[in-house]
Amino acid sequence: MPLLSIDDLRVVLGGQTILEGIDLKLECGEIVTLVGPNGSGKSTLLRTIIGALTPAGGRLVRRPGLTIGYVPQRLAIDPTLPMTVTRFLNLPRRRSREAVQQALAQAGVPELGSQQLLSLSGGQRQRVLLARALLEKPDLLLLDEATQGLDHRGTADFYRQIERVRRETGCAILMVSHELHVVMRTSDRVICLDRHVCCQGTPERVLASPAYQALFGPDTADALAFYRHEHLREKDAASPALAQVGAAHSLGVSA
Ligand SMILES: Nc1ncnc2c1ncn2[C@@H]1O[C@H](COP(=O)(O)OP(=O)(O)OP(=O)(O)O)[C@@H](O)[C@H]1O
Repeated sequence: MPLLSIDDLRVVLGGQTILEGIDLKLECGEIVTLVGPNGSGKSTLLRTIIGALTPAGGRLVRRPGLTIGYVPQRLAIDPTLPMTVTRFLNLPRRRSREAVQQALAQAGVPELGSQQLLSLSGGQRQRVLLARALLEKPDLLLLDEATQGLDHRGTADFYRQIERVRRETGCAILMVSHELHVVMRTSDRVICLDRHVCCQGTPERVLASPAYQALFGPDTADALAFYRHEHLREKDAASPALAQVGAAHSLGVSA
């Protein structure tokens, strides 16, 4: 049974149809990326999956006992409220020290437990939000533009960590991203949304599809070239001399 099965989903907000005819199945351990222009309904779909919104039509079936972890775009911190990372991870309910430490390690920041939230960089904050989602031991991890505001290096590092999380925990990942050229090597499948599913498939197939190009314009060709370049570079990495040349050109995207 799939982790999640969505058929002909329709979501209406404020009297307006935001999503229509959405079909989506998620299997264990898949990484699926949702792309789409602003206002295309990506966050609405995630919010419907976690149960924060009720569909107006169609079917949404979660596998019985499914646990979902959710990583939002950013963490809003009250500057008048000092709080350590460990304390934050113990809200709203207390966790064992081992569970907190394991979640921080899985998020790639085992050293952050005693730090003040306010002292963290944007990238570190996102890792803490990832750790908080991992505390739930999710079968499915949802990320809503979790790298917004991070630079190239921070974004690439974050997605590398996501791949590690999938490898180590086996959870499926559904993530919203505007940076298809960055996430495409991480994604098994891409779904392009514009209130309905415009196209879907492997990252390369979606990037090359007319529907995607109509939405995102001519820059998509550059993204595909970038992706191919990165793949070539990975193959070159087998040769130490070529790997050094590759590293000099690296934008910090590949593993
Ligand atoms: N509570 C609401 N009531 C009415 N309309 C809403 C509500 N929430 C969202 N919308 C509308 O639904 C549409 C889709 O919003 P959503 O946030 O899902 O898009 P998105 O693809 O995630 O956009 P972005 O890339 O800008 O984050 C938008 O036009 C938005 O204005």
